Amino acid sequence: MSDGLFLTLEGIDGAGKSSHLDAMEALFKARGRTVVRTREPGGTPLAETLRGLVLEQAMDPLAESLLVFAARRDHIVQVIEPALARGDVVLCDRFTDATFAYQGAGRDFDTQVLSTLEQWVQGGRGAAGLLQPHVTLWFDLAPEIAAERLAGARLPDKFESQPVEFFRRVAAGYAARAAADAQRFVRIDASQTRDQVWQQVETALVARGALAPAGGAAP
Ligand SMILES: Nc1ncnc2c1ncn2[C@@H]1O[C@H](COP(=O)(O)OP(=O)(O)O)[C@@H](O)[C@H]1O
Ligand SMILES: Cc1cn([C@H]2C[C@H](O)[C@@H](COP(=O)(O)OP(=O)(O)O)O2)c(=O)[nH]c1=O
Repeated sequence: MSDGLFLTLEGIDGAGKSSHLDAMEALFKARGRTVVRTREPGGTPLAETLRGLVLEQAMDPLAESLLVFAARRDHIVQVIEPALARGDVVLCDRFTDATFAYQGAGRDFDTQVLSTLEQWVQGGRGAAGLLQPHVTLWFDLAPEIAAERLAGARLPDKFESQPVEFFRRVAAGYAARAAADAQRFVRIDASQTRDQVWQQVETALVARGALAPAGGAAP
């Protein structure tokens, strides 16, 4: 395997993660890395079509989970694995942690089923095991503050229209996922100013060795 780096950003809607994507991309590019910037659900034509369905249509949580994992499978096969094999940095706005947080905790769907889907979709890599991000930046913010930030910022989609109780469950889902994989997750205190949040992001990337040149320290 190459020195590809798989980096994901997670957090409830309005936590502020997208606000730092441009700067993160620039940071890696300044170090000579090729960056593939992508998102979930999405990242391929098929997955973007599925994203439209998931964000616009009402459906039961199993159907929703199957669609996000179908989108993920296409994204992994078409984009993520080839990019990592080339040694690129994959900068991905959300991945499977969002499924455990939104469908699992938020919609109270069976996490055993989600774990099975995770094995199917991210497995099959022999000794390499499950495909998982090397580093996940978790933007942690109280749902009330996120709602204030989102009010008026953009037209709410299906999830963004959910009540604050939904986002409390989603936030708890992220906390549980982070506690179960403390090596991969970095908690970012997203309640701070934009500049302070950026400082935390940069510090976390340095601490995890993510800014080392390709061929240097392993992430
Ligand atoms: N640290 C911050 N303090 C105050 N407002 C912020 C901060 N970071 C982002 N915002 C604003 O909050 C809203 C949601 O940010 P965004 O990056 O789109 O969140 P997300 O991608 O996590 O949903 C935007 O209007 C953005 O300008
Ligand atoms: C990846 C993923 C996202 N989602 C939800 C979380 C978000 O509300 C939404 C899309 O995420 P996002 O791209 O953050 O939305 P926006 O472009 O509005 O910032 O999809 C799930 O419910 N399950 C998933 O597996």
